[in-house]
Amino acid sequence: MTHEAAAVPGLRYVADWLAPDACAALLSHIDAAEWSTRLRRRVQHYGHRYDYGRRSVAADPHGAPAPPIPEWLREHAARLVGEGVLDRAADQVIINEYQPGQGISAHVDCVPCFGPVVAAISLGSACVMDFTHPEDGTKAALPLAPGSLCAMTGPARFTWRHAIAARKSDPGAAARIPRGRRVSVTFRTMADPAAAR
Ligand SMILES: O=C(O)CCC(=O)C(=O)O
Ligand SMILES: [Fe+2]
Repeated sequence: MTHEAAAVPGLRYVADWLAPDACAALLSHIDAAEWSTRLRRRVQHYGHRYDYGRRSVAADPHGAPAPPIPEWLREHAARLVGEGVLDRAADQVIINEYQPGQGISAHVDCVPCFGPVVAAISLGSACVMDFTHPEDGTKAALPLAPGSLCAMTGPARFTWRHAIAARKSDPGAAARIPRGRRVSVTFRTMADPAAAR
């Protein structure tokens, strides 16, 4: 097991992508917005709603459409384009909140739904993201620091699974590192440009 992002081809990790004051500002915007409690962890969806059950971004004719991506996320989406992380402005954003003990099961982000890059900003507590190669079982653990950017492209996006274990602490260099509340902001483009607005 390695802590090198390079162990997973196509995985890019940037520590300190956001300064602490920018993290705090972003978190206060997030907490002023409405959370969905449909999943075990709280989420916010912008631009397009992702349906976890149907694994689809097709609008539910009976559900409310996702709110548009707010200005306080657009500035970060624009920066991701400026830095060449995304090739065009994200049109879908999911914000996830993890209390200690909460996680996300191993998955590849919906391939027919979303484009070639998923970019995640971490806020609040650190945690470890676990990557697994589905065929040979190779594993890589990537610690995600608050303010960091993790961009999944290529094999990291389309082949490897990523997960966050549902536990209250993570292995650290010397001792286990207790988790606090973590919030991630994940930017995606829609795979079908006609669906993007
Ligand atoms: O919390 C994260 O950093 C990742 C979330 C995630 O994998 C997802 O929303 O698809
Ligand atoms: Fe994901």
